[in-house]
Order: sequence, then C-alpha cells, then structure tokens
Amino acid sequence: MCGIVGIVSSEPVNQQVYDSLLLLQHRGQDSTGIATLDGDFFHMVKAKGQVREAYRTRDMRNLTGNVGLGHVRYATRGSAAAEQEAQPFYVGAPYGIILVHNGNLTNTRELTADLYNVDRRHLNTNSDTELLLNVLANELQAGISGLSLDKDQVFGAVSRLHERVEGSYAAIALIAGYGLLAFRDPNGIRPLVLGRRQDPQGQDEWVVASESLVLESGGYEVVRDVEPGEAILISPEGWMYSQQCAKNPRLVPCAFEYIYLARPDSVLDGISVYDARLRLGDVLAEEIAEQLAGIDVDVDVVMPIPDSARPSAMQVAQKLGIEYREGFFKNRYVGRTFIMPGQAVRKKSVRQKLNAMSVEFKGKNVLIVDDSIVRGTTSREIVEMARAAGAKSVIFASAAPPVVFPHVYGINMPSRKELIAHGRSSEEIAAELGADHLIYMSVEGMNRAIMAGQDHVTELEQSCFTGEYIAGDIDAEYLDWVEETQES
Ligand SMILES: O=P(O)(O)OC[C@H]1O[C@H](OP(=O)(O)OP(=O)(O)O)[C@H](O)[C@@H]1O
Ligand SMILES: NC(=O)CC[C@H](N)C(=O)O
Ligand SMILES: [Mg+2]
Repeated sequence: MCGIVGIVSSEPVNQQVYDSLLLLQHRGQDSTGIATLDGDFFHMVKAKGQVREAYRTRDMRNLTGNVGLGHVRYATRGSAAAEQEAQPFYVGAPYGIILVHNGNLTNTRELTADLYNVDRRHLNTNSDTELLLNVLANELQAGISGLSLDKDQVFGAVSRLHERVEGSYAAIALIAGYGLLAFRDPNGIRPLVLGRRQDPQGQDEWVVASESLVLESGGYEVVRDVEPGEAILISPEGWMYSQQCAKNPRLVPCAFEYIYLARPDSVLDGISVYDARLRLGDVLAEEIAEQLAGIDVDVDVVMPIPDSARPSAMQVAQKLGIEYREGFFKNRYVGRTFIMPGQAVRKKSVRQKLNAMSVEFKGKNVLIVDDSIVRGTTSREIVEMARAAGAKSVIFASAAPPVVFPHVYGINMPSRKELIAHGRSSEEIAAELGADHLIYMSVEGMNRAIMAGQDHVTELEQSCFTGEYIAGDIDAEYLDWVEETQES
C-alpha cells in the first residue's frame, strides 16, 4: 500500500507533487521518489526515508517540468532497505517511461522468466514494480509501427498488460513526449482517484492519486475513481482520454484500506473511510454487547489505540453508553508502526509511540479498541501498559476480524507464522496478549459495516480474513514461496 500521485499542470509541478506525497506519507515510510517530465527529458530524485528528510532544495530545483509523479514506498516485494528498489523506475525504450506502482504482483516468477527468455529484458532488482514497468514497455513496443505513438496503441498495451500480469496494481507512468498514463488492475484492489481543476486561462489541470484527500488539498474537484481495468492518458497540454482495457473488470477494493491503511478524510470508490470506521464501531458495539452478555464485568471506560482506532472506539462507547476516554498519549513524531520494516523496530516503536496515563486506568475495567490485530505487536504492549498503569481488567476489541492468512496484494504480511491469530482460538490469542477477554469483529459484520448505504461496491478483497484470493492462482506452494522469500 504505497502512495502514488501524478500531475499534469500548466505550471511547474515539483512542489505540488512534494505536497501530495506529504499527504500520502501514512501509506509508506521506507523510501520516496519524484520524477518530472520537461520537454523530452525526465528529472528524477529518489531517497530512503520519509518525504520531509528525503528532498533538498537543490533536488527540488532540478525537478523542472509541468508533468510529474511521485511515490512513497512501503515494501511488499524485495526489501525495504534496498535503495535501488525505491520508486519511480525508469526504462529508456520505447520513448522513455517512468513508472510508480501501488500494489503487489503475484505472478512475478513467471513474469521474470518470460521477460528474460522471450522478451530479452534485463531486470536489475527484485522489485515487482520493475517487472510491471518492463511488461508495459514491452507491450508498448509490440504495438507501435511508425515512429510515433497514439492513444489506441497505449490502450492496447495496457490491455495486453492486464492479460499478462496478476495481482494488484494501481500505477502511474510518464511517457516521454506523450504525457501521463494511469491504470488500475481489473479488480480495482488498490485505490486510484482522478481530479481536475482549471488554471486562470481555463486550461484543464489533472491529478491522479491514491487517495481523494490529495485532490481536496490541492483545490481539485474529484472527477471519479479510475475504474478497475481502466486506463487514462493525459497529454502534457491537458487533453484527457480514457478507455476500459480489461475483459472482465470487477470492483473488489481492499477491505484493509477502510480498516487501517487510508486516511479517514479520504473517500475511496464512493465510500468515506471515516464513515466506514464509524460503522465498524457501530457493528463492533453490537458484537461486544452480545459477547459480554454472559460475562460478569462492568466496563468503566472505552479507549482507542491512537490513531486509526479513534472513530470506531468513539462509536463503541456511544452505542454501549460507556464513557470514552483517551488513556494513551501518542508521540506525534513516531510514524505508523505496522508499516515499519522488521519486528524489532516495530516492537520498540510501539513503546516510543504510545504511553499510558495511569489516572485513566487505576482500578478500572477498560475496554480497549483497536482497528485491527495483525502480528499482535501493538496489542501485546498495550495490554501490558494498561496493567502496569493499574487497570483492574482489560477487555480488548478489534474492529477487524482475525487476520489468519497472508496478504499478497500490497500489505506486507507474508508469513502465516507471524500472524497472532493463525492457528489459535480467541481464548488462546487473549492469553497470548494477556487480555481478560478478546472480542473480534465478524467477517459478516465487517462487510456490512464497510459497504452499508451504497451499492457501488458490493464485494471486498478480504483474503487475509477468509483465505479466498481473487486475483491470480494463489495456492499453497505460492504461499510457501512468499513466506520463504519475503522479508516481513
Ligand atoms: O497487531 P499489529 O501487528 O501491531 O498491527 C496492528 C496495529 O498497527 C496499526 O497501527 P499503527 O501504529 O501502524 O498506525 P496508527 O497510528 O494509524 O494506528 C493498527 O492501527 C494497529 O494498531
Ligand atoms: N506497498 C506497495 O504498493 C509496494 C509496491 C511494490 N510492490 C514494492 O514493493 O515496492
Ligand atoms: Mg494503530
């Protein structure tokens, strides 16, 4: 779940791309990159770490041009530490293409072999994004006859790419001399939103980004989400063309975007993330009431684990008629722990990030709400902190169902062993966490909550809860391979 943005403007885009990446920082903290297109030339800067530390003034000055794109990375293939895997990726032929990608390809072994054996293409990293770019380049090359490129040839290349590539991909590319191309996988697993505004002369300026908050902040109107399988081509002069390039497109957005990944002030595929989290809280409250009915405990306070659990916890408190309190103070200078690379860093960061205030815990039965429990890194530490702060009993509730299967579409949960819910009953997990009771949202409840009140999205990508993988052939052998080869 990286963050991507692409902009076609009538003025230099470097600052706008930078500002957009700052707004998408919650989607990736490993590395970042910006590329611009100025006439026939690309300019590119990539660096490890977060946006604020990555770019110097002289880097920004060199990023000239009115067309550009940017990326913040949360590695899901290859390594978070590998500088050469930072995005964007570049190929010199045909024309010169630069690409950024949010998602994860699942047929990387086949693509790697075909790109070498059939297409004679060299890959220099373990990144699946480099594969995606090379497939695009290869299919563009295969579709051109003369010197120049037209929109039908571009859309034809994306159609062939959809036939070859499996997994999830929301991608933005710059093609030298031709402008910006954006496309979304045929299941629309990862988000991509299109926005437009007009410059003072009435010329259209365009943005494509992972989340709608980028559009709002830049003064763009939200035109629509890019459809699953669709490709959008925008010329440097602001002409926009679009075409459905997939044979059987189907909208199945990732449930985890609504639960944790996206910012609450974004609207993805017509569903407000904030509203979805409030509704998750409503449904969770019903499920908590049912499960606590037979247990002799009077809950004194409901508390969120900041930040992502706040909207759900507020609703739980309101629906159950229990006081809402913030018992954990969050250090605003520590990033999101779940998307940090390596368990040791994640564990240490939870303690640096959150601290319990004893006044809210002493002698109380506390109901702690988090949006999700994945490895249990956060919840383990939190329960310990709550007890150390004097809590009489700790009830833990998760607004997402138990995560029991690896995520292969763009969230780095490659191994079943590391998932605290894998192979354990609720009681066993509660014991692992040290909680007195543990309540999980049901899969049915999660679906009902996220998709309520609209009929545009009728199914969610929820493989990490159910084991039903919707894109590509995901079998036991594949999951074993991911487990062996991917760092977590
Ligand atoms: O069970 P775990 O493996 O610990 O993963 C789940 C936790 O990680 C996330 O928080 P994070 O600190 O990343 O971000 P937040 O501030 O947005 O809640 C999420 O909100 C849970 O708190
Ligand atoms: N989270 C993502 O979207 C990551 C994109 C790509 N798979 C990478 O590892 O760089
Ligand atoms: Mg959290």
